[in-house]
Amino acid sequence: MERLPGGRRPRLVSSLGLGRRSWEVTLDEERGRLAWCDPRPPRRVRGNCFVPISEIIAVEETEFNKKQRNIGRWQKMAKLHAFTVYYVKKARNHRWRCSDVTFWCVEEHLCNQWIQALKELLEMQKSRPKQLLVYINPYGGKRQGKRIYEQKVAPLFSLASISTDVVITERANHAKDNLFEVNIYKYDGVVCVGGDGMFSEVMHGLIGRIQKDSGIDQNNPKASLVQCNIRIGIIPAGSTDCICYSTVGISDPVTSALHIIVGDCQPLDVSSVHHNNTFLKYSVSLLGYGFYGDILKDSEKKRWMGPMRYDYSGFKTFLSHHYYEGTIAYQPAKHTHGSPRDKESCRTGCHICKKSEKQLAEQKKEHGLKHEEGEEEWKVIKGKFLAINAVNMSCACPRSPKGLSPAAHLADGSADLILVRKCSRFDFLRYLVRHTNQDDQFDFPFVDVYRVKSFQFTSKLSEDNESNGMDIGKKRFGQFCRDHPACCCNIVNSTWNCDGETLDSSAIEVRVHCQLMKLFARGIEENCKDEAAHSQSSIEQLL
Ligand SMILES: Nc1ncnc2c1ncn2[C@@H]1O[C@H](COP(=O)(O)OP(=O)(O)OP(=O)(O)O)[C@@H](O)[C@H]1O
Ligand SMILES: CCCCCCCCCCCCC/C=C/[C@@H](O)[C@H](CO)NC(C)=O
Ligand SMILES: [Ca+2]
Repeated sequence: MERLPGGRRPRLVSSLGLGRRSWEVTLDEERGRLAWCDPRPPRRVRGNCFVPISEIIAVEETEFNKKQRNIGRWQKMAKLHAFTVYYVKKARNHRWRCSDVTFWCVEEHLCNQWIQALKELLEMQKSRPKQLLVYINPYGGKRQGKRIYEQKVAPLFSLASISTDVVITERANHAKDNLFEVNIYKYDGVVCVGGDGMFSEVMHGLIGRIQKDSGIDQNNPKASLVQCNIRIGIIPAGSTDCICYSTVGISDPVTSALHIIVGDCQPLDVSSVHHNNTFLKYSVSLLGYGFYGDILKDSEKKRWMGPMRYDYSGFKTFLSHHYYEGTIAYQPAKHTHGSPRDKESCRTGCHICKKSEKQLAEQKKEHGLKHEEGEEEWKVIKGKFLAINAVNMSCACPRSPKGLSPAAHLADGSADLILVRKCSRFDFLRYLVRHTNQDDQFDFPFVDVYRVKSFQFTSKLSEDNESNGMDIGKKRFGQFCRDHPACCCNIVNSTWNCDGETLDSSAIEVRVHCQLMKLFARGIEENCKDEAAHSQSSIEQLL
């Protein structure tokens, strides 16, 4: 066997046919890649290509005639044997596609040797799922979930030899309830086909089930929750698909299916939301009061409009320009080095998230499952707010490609708390527009942002009611401030938007649980077009 530079030993090196030409193909186990190079490339064409083994989807023996490629005299001289390697091809804007390359040779034994060697290496990719539980919401987004799964995702899972149990949901909370009944431990992951709301349902089912099986009381806001190691895959088919976009960089079903197949793993922070020692919900993306809560409440009545409902309700809510009075108390996240004003964003292999992972492991070693209540001080802010947004991740989505907090981290154990104080409609519009361009949306005197590990909110209305014991029902009679009818001061509460679901209570207590769950994703990759992809386009010129 030939040696590679540095004396390294490859697993296999052969001269194999690719199209009309003979290529040197190397299975380089040490570098973890399959490479093929044209020993005599035509001028101006690069003759080197490689695919990381971790991004090979499948290998299959190929009936050569099926490919019907004219390879000249070879075809007439002998029966040819061929195999096809299916692999991830990285296109622009974080989009992944399944591409393939077929190699041929005259010796059957050599062809089998290659197939076996590649299959053995694929078997060694231990993080890849073999069995998945899939929930499809047929009514999410544009109601395309079932079609998207059947046409775009199922064929890829089958190519990658992944077996699936598929449940098409029949009602809201079907998936969540089901996760408390089935044997979840026989699956390597759970896939949800739908939007952020569907993801939230599956996440609640999984986290809730794990806590139940571990004897943890979710109603205790101080409980140390047990990490959920069963990964969730999101096939985006919703209206906003913010969680998918913020963790993959694009909302595209095929890309997400490929991230699941290659067994990617992205830990995710989860916030628990409580009211009076009662568990309300978990949140991974946006917890929004005021602007985003009001949009959601209005848009729920217009579900029939599909994704357009958010634009309609967004415009209406913007015009209403309501602000809400309340008090926020928060504990700054001192354990992490990042700041919401950083210019660098969280990307694949993020060092800030890695550091938090290390801290978490050390903490677990020292205290086991016991939660150590932080002694850190609480800071208190009272005011009139147009929006209070707490985000565990950037909340990037097609509407706002950099998100509500562009430098927020997926897995650092903190959330960014954004307070937008009462300001003019014009200033609020300027603030919103900055979500869609490169300007800094925090660079306004009426916007403050803090990186926090927990916070509490009480509206002025509940404070007043608590202090003078007044009946809330009576207060709700007057919808707007009677003293100043035109001042937009709303004496009713807003609603919390928790990952696209409304919460019943305005007074809440929120705690970030570092890396409580995991996704089949790898975070957003740095925007460089992969070398392999470049080379591949050269090959296509040759074939
Ligand atoms: N069969 C069903 N019938 C009615 N509602 C369902 C069904 N299956 C799931 N749901 C509920 O529909 C809600 C919304 O679904 P989903 O998140 O998939 O779409 P969306 O709201 O259009 O997208 P996004 O959340 O991204 O804005 C979820 O909260 C889920 O609980
Ligand atoms: C005049 C231009 C205004 C542009 C305003 C753009 C701001 C868009 C920001 C959208 C952020 C969405 C955050 C995601 C929230 C999801 O959890 C939730 C459920 O899918 N979606 C919504 C819309 O609440
Ligand atoms: Ca975070």
